[in-house]
Amino acid sequence: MEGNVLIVGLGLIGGSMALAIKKAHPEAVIIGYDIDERQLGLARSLKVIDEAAGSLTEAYERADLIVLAAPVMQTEVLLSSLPLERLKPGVIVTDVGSTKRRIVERARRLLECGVAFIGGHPMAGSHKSGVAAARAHLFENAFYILTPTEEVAVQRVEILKRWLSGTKAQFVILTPEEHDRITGVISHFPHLIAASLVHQAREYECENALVSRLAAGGFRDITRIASSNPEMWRDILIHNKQEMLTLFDRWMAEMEKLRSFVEEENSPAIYHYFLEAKQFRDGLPARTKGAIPSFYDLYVDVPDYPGVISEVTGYLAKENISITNIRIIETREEIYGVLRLSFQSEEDRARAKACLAQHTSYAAYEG
Ligand SMILES: NC(=O)c1ccc[n+]([C@@H]2O[C@H](COP(=O)([O-])OP(=O)(O)OC[C@H]3O[C@@H](n4cnc5c(N)ncnc54)[C@H](O)[C@@H]3O)[C@@H](O)[C@H]2O)c1
Ligand SMILES: O=C(O)C(=O)C[C@]1(C(=O)O)C=C[C@@H](O)C=C1
Repeated sequence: MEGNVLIVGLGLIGGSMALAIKKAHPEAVIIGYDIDERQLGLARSLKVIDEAAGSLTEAYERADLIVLAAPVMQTEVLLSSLPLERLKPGVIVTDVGSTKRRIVERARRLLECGVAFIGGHPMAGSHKSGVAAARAHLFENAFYILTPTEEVAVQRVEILKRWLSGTKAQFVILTPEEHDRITGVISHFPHLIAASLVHQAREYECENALVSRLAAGGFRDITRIASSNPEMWRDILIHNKQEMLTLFDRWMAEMEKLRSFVEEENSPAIYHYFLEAKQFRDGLPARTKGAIPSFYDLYVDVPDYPGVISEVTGYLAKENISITNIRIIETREEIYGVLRLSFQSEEDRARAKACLAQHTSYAAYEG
């Protein structure tokens, strides 16, 4: 498609949207704006955008598609200050915010003036922020939630989907309320739990400095998202306050129940609690990105000497097996460390396992 696409907020998500849109529509002009001059400059140097907006008002006037990609409180401010009378006829305005109810409410003034606003939320991301972390394929296979209201013609939603086709995401239509309820359970509340577990460990650290050194794979896995941008998450929790309060109550009741199982040493109840959780977790769809990203991981026990990583990756490269992620998990104070290699498919992981078995004596197991 041809036209001018304006991305406001050039961080992880805005940058990734810019790259995905450009990939599918190379003839479109991607104009970027960010209040942070460094992000804007970086976006231009990294060729994430074609042009940096000189003035936001002028960029709004030129745009055929406007994507608001700032933290959700800022998105509200941006929606309130959009110069509606100066926008192009037919422009589509969307956002990528993690909450939808308050944003769609704030967009009422656009809808009342006949400007098509379609709320959006690509359900993939990372704990990293900033344009340097942006990737064109970030949203591949992820769910992309759209929350159009009845004022918006179906054709406009189809045009937006065409603009966003480069994300290779799977679109799902929800109401803003449904959206906030679901993401509250599977994204917002878990985030809060992750942060609280880190606080708990930090308090224990005061008693014994070994706590953080011994914090192993399980703790790191469950708390990874606590390394995310605090501004973004502050805004999300405030926006989704009502759902959070309900979830707090339910979570505390759940903890009370679990606490009593442990206090009473109720073995069958504890066993079933874990079993039911495992069965539900194992049954989650594994091949799509989303709240629980699917990775085909291979854990390799490797001796701790310089060059071991390049040795392992070298064997895989020779057989053209691409790795999507690599991480050294330092969980033990022994000679061996664990290398976690992630692959795009089960087939790649199986080939990698066979390749390492052929060339090395390192134990490799699937995760
Ligand atoms: N990170 C994720 O995993 C994720 C996933 C899906 C959706 N989201 C949503 O995407 C949005 C952006 O998140 P991100 O992870 O890209 O954050 P980020 O911190 O990487 O980027 C946000 C950018 O917005 C800029 N910004 C802030 N206020 C602005 C304003 N008023 N005008 C212009 N630019 C402004 C910041 O300078 C920053 O560069 C948020 O609303 C978030 O809820 C995040
Ligand atoms: O994978 C992560 O790091 C994320 O936190 C991504 C995640 C999520 O909770 O799944 C975070 C917020 C977004 O709104 C969508 C995706």
